[in-house]
Amino acid sequence: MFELSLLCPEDRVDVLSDALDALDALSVSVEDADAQTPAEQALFGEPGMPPPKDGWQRSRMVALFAQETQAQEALQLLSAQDFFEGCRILGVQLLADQDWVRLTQSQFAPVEITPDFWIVPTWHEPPAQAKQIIRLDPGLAFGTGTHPTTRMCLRWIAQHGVQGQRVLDYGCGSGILAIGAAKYGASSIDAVDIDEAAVTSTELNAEANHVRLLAGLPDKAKGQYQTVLANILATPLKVLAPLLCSYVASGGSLVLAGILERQADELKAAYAPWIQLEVADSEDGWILMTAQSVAALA
Ligand SMILES: C[S@@+](CC[C@H](N)C(=O)[O-])C[C@H]1O[C@@H](n2cnc3c(N)ncnc32)[C@H](O)[C@@H]1O
Repeated sequence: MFELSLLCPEDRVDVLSDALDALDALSVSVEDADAQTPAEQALFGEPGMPPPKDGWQRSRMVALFAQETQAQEALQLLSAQDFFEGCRILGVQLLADQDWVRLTQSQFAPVEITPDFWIVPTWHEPPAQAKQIIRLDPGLAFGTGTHPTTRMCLRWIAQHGVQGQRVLDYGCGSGILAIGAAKYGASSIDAVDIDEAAVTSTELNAEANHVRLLAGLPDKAKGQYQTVLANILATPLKVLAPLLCSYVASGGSLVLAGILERQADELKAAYAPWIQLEVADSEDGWILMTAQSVAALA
């Protein structure tokens, strides 16, 4: 395989991508040409909200070709086009054969939640100090333990304990929080998600970890729980406020993640009619917000 690399401004990405496709590129990838530099631009938005920007100021595009002659022809054809003005060829190079499985696996090392509690891919030996582990491989559903929001929820479970509790994992993804709750002694766990693939993934991961739980679509959540965990994103968490609060048993805990530091006040306000949220943890600009439901008076 041969890689043709180009540098182009934001407004040329679509036209160049279409042209490379028409020139039989096997794949075209686009990345921020300024990644890992002070000029790097973060481009994330929330569901239902417009992204802050459509693309990066300068993109590095890489097209993959089966033959070197195809890559060289593409290079010459593109350079002659009007729309290529302002773009630059970075070069054509041979892409050496790789063991892609091994390469992918090497990117997923065991993740430390606490010194005792680790998430360990199946191809790794657990670290010697691990007393509690979750076995999990990257799959279709979110939640491998590498994201700060997942780690903060798991840390909360490990530090506060859920021994003997009925626990709800709302937005379970891979089921990692539900499995964590089981490892820390929850007696009954419901794990729900709007994505069917997440439900399947949760069931498979629970089985692989010898954990019993009930996974399903959100209508499977029923009654009240001593701990309700939801790692989604600020906008859906605000919409879900009355529902999630209705699941928290008297004296129980609500644990929310997927919230950026600057969103703390809007989340507090959205939940204020039911429960008083506080920031309990933070990592890499993300926060964990928790609340305890007021115990009913006897
Ligand atoms: C960020 S992932 C979290 C996965 C996992 N719980 C973790 O902590 O790593 C959010 C999950 O919430 C699910 N989700 C999003 N909106 C939802 C909603 N309104 N109701 C239920 N699940 C939802 C998504 O499908 C996704 O699997």
